[in-house]
Amino acid sequence: ANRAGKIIRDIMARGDLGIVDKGINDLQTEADRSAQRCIVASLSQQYPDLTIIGEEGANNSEVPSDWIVTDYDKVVISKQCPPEYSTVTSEDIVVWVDPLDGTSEYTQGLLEHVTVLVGLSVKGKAIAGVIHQPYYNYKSGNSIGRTIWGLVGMGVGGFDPQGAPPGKLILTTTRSHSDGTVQKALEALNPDEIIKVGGAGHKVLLLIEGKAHAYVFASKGCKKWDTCAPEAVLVATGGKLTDMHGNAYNYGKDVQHPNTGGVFATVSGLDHEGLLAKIPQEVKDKLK
Ligand SMILES: Nc1ncnc2c1ncn2[C@@H]1O[C@H](COP(=O)(O)O)[C@@H](O)[C@H]1OP(=O)(O)O
Ligand SMILES: [Mg+2]
Ligand SMILES: [Mg+2]
Ligand SMILES: [Mg+2]
Repeated sequence: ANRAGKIIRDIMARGDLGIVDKGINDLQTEADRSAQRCIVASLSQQYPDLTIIGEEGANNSEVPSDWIVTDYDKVVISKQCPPEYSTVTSEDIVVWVDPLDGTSEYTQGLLEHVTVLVGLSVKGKAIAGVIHQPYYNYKSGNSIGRTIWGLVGMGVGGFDPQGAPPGKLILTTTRSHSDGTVQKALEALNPDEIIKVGGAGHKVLLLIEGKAHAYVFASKGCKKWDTCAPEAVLVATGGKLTDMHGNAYNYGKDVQHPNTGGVFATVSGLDHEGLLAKIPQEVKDKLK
């Protein structure tokens, strides 16, 4: 994820983004394509049997040798693996790769919204995730970028977990993929504040750093690679991520990619089900 983040910065610095639209308001750039090739090639080299599903599809062309990363993070690797994962086999695992989350914001120069997401599911459950933020601190000139990780049952690292302010409700949601249904869901919760930012990774960072209480997106626009890593990191902090009906997503290899039930995520200690109960039925009916 760190190497992919460097690729993302280098392509922006060169200035030729190579933008194509994959659908409606669904951009892809050279940075999305290259970052994915870096991550997939690096993982495949070490784990040839691993199932990896990336947003930008398969590409078997050879990657530059300096894009292949095979070293480990010393802090994470020094920790004890929770016993419940000791019998996991490679058939149980799916890695979901969003090489660049927040592409729309990337093309608009809102660079701190961009993240690189690598999520890992075991038997369909999101259990581990990395959220790399390649432009963290880029305005202050200090060391640029940071990498957040979480493993359910072990913990989190790379950031300072914070609780959200008590006694009020701050929501975070999309800034580039809104519609009437998205809006209705937000209004029904009667929040004190709504923070509109790009990226699923970025919004979950707002939750785990105590800047918002809930991430609400009553839309089918997010896919499994958008939510797998953020969900795992959030759950490792005690939070929860479901669809707008309160159902958990399955991240097994044969599932459909779109999160057709929308995204509803809350920080630790919030009444997830109680808030969901306030969402109007007409909103829920649009997300089947
Ligand atoms: N309608 C959509 N079409 C394509 N991608 C979407 C759509 N809605 C959301 N996404 C993906 O989910 C992320 C979070 O949504 P938002 O930023 O609107 O809150 C987006 O950055 C985008 O991921 P990506 O940038 O990786 O393509
Ligand atoms: Mg995309
Ligand atoms: Mg994404
Ligand atoms: Mg993406």
